[in-house]
Amino acid sequence: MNSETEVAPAVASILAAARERSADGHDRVSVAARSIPDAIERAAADGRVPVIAEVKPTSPTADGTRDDDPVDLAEAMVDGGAAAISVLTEPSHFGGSPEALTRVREAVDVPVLRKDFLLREDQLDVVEADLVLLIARFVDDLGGLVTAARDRGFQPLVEVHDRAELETAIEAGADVIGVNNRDLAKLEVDLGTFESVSAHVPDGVTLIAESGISTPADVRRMREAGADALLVGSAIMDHDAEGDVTENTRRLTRVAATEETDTETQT
Ligand SMILES: O=C(O)c1ccccc1NCC(=O)[C@H](O)[C@H](O)COP(=O)(O)O
Repeated sequence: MNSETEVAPAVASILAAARERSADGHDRVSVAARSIPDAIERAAADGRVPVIAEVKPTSPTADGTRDDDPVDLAEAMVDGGAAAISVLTEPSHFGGSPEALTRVREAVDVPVLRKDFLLREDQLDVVEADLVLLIARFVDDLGGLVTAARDRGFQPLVEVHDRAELETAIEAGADVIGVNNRDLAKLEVDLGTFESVSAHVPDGVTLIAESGISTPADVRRMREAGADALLVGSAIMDHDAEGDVTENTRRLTRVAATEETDTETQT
């Protein structure tokens, strides 16, 4: 793992907490996962932009906290056309929990991603999910953790931020890759990150653009750069205004390929 001097203080704190979290007392998970490529295909066939909408109560960069029931939020996101749901399970910096994920997965029929900072194999056994996030930068033995996740039935979503991490992800056997536009060293977001990495992703990989996507123009930009799906948290959660989550999701799932034919304002 890279030195914590190369990450923002909030991320160093997240990692320190993650290192302390153990899965003692949990049995080994075995999950029959809902397929993310199938969910993406279903959304596209239905004319929706494939969006993985994130239940993210708060975060180090959020302007507040939403205390809504995670199940209500997830159902509202699916009503807005979300192809899949991401649920934060990190408790101390994002207000998430494994229990929230379990309740959400029971309530919706789309794939559910466990969004956390997983560093070790035992941490995979905390809760069932369809996908688990593995952040290439923070995992020492990425190939080992990808295999351990698959052995349990999870689909690993490997997150990268640059071309070197993309190579590491490919060598580790990743076939679902997310490019995070948020730089975890500065917590700044730049959609150009996805554009600079996506051109180098091999065919056959399910490619997800993560973070900083908030407008129809952002959606179009990421799709034009090759994103099969978009992971969106803050713009849907709308932490400060606590806006309508269904409408916030619909605004992004209804974006057409060209501005002229946009259906985003239709209900
Ligand atoms: O979102 C944060 O503030 C954050 C801070 C430190 C580490 C990670 C962080 N976010 C994790 C994520 O990857 C996002 O929740 C996800 O990609 C959605 O991003 P956004 O749409 O920008 O909320």
